[in-house]
Amino acid sequence: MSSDRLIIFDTTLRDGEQSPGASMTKAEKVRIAKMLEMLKVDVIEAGFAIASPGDFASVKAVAETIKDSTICSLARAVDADIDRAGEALQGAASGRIHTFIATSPIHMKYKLQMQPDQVVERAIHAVKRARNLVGDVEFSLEDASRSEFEFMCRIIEAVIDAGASTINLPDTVGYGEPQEFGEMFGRLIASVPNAHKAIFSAHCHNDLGLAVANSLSAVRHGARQVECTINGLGERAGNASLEEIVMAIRTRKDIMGVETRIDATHIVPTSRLVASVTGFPVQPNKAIVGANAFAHESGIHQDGVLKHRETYEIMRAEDVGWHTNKLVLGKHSGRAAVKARFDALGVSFESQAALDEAFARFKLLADKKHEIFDEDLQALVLDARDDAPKRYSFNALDVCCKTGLVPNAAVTLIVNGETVQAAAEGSGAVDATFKAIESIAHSGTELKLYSVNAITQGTEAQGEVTVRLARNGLIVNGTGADTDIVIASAKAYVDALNLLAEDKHKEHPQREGV
Ligand SMILES: CC(=O)SCCNC(=O)CCNC(=O)[C@H](O)C(C)(C)COP(=O)(O)OP(=O)(O)OC[C@H]1O[C@@H](n2cnc3c(N)ncnc32)[C@H](O)[C@@H]1OP(=O)(O)O
Ligand SMILES: CC(C)C(=O)C(=O)O
Ligand SMILES: [Mg+2]
Repeated sequence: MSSDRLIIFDTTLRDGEQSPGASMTKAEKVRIAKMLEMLKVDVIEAGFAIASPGDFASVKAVAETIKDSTICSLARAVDADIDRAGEALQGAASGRIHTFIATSPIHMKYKLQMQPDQVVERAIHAVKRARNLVGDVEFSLEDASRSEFEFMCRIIEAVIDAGASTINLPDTVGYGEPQEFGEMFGRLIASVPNAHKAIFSAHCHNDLGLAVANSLSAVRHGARQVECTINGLGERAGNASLEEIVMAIRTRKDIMGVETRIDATHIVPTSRLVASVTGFPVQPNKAIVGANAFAHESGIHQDGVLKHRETYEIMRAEDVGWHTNKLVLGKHSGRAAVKARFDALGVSFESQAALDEAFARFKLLADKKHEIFDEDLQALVLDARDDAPKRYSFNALDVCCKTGLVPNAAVTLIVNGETVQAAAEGSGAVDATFKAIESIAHSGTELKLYSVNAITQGTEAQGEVTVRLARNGLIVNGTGADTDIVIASAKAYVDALNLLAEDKHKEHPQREGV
C-alpha cells in the first residue's frame, strides 16, 4: 500500500469539552491550542461558536493565535450558527466551518422532526452558506453509523457538489464495530460518484471501547482524516484518543500505509496539560500516556527489556515525550533488574552470594512495600554491609497506644548474643520504646536529636530515623530505616548505642554532622 497523509483533526476543545465537567476558559483553550500546534495537529476544532459568548471568544482567540494548524468551529445546519462560526474565524490564517446534520432515521424523525428531503435541502443550504464565508467546509452526517446507506450516498453527493471538501462520518453513539464501520467507508467511497473530490473522515465515540479500532478500520478502508481528542476526552465515554491513533499508525506504518505529520514527542506534555486543565486525571494503565504505559515490574519482562528492549516494548517512551521507560522494582522483580538498579546507583557486589543476600532482603521489603525506590535499595545495602558483630541488635517490638491508656512498649534485644526483654511506659510510642531500650542498656546517654524522614514516597514509605545520643561530650548519630516508623526509631537508637560501644564517633566523624 502506498503511503498517504492522514489528517489529524483534534476536537479536544469542542467534543472533548462536551465531557461533563470539562469546560475550559478562553485562556485554557488558547494554552491547549498552542500545544496542539506544537504537536502539529492539522486541524483544531476550537469550539462551537454559537454555543455561548465565551465559546465564540475562545474560537476567535484560538483563530487569531494559531498559525500552523487550521482552526475550525462547529455549526448546526442553521444560518445563525454558520454566520457566527464565520465571524469567529475571521482572524484565522486558515479557517474551517464544520457544519452537520443528523442523517439516521431515529434522529431525523424524533430529534430534528424533519423529512429526509428537508434534511438534504438543509445540508446543501448550510454548506453553500459556509462556503460563502470560508474556503474550507466540512460536512458531518451525524449518527452516520445508524444511517441508511442509500440516503448517505445521496446527501454526500449533494454536499460535495455544494462545496464541502471533507465528509465526516461519525459513529455518534459509539455503536459501530470495526469491520462494519470500515466497510461503510469503503462502500461509500466506491459508490458516491464525486467521492474523489472530498476527503473522508472518521469521528468515533468510545461507548463500547471501540473508538480507536473503528477509526483505524476506517483508515484502512480509505478515510484520510480522523477526528480525535487528547486522552480520549469527549462526550459520554469519550472520543477516539489522538495519542493511540497516532502511535498505532506510526507503529504499524507498513500495514496502515498512511503517515501523519504529528510530532509525537509532544504527546505526553499535551496529555498532562489537558489533564490538569480539565481535572480529569489519566488512568495509570492508559495506553501511551498512562504512568504505567512504559513501566515494567515483572522480573521476566525486566530481564527481557534489559537484554533487548523490543522484547517487551513496541515503541520508545522517549518518542512520545516520556523521559525514559521505567523498570519499577517490586515484589515481581528479579535479580537482573535489581542488579541493574544497584549498578546504576554505583553499588557493586563482591560475589554472587552477596547479591543473592541483598536480593533476598529486597524481596522481604517488597512484600511490605509496593514499590522499591532507589533510597530503599541504598538503605538495604547500608544495613547489609554493616555486618560486623554488634553489642546490641534489635529483635522485636510490641507497642500499645490506645486512647485513655499510657503508651507502653515491650522490646526484645540481642545483647552480646543473649536475648533480653524489657518493657516501659512513655509519653508516646517512641518515648516508651526508647525507655524500654534504655532499661536494658543503661547507657547513661542524653537524647540530643530525634528526626524522621520519609525516604520514599507514599504512606507505605520507608521512614528513616536519626537518633543523636551524647555521653561525656561524645556524640553519635544512629540511623534506622523501616516501613514502620516506631521500629525505625528503635533501630536508630540501637544503632547509636552500638556506635558508642564501638567508639564509632571517632572512626566515623562524618556521622556526627547528621
Ligand atoms: C453529536 C454532537 O456532539 S452535536 C454537538 C453537541 N454540542 C452541543 O450541543 C453544545 C452546544 N450547544 C448549545 O449551546 C445549544 O444546544 C445551542 C446553542 C446549539 C442550541 O440551543 P437551543 O436553541 O436552545 O436549542 P436546544 O439545544 O434546546 O435544541 C437543539 C435544537 O437544534 C436542532 N438541531 C440539532 N442539531 C441540528 C443540526 N445539526 N442542524 C439543525 N438543527 C439542529 C434540534 O432539532 C433542536 O431544534 P428545536 O429547538 O427546533 O427542537
Ligand atoms: C458533531 C459531530 C461530528 C459529532 O461530534 C458526533 O456526531 O459525534
Ligand atoms: Mg462527537
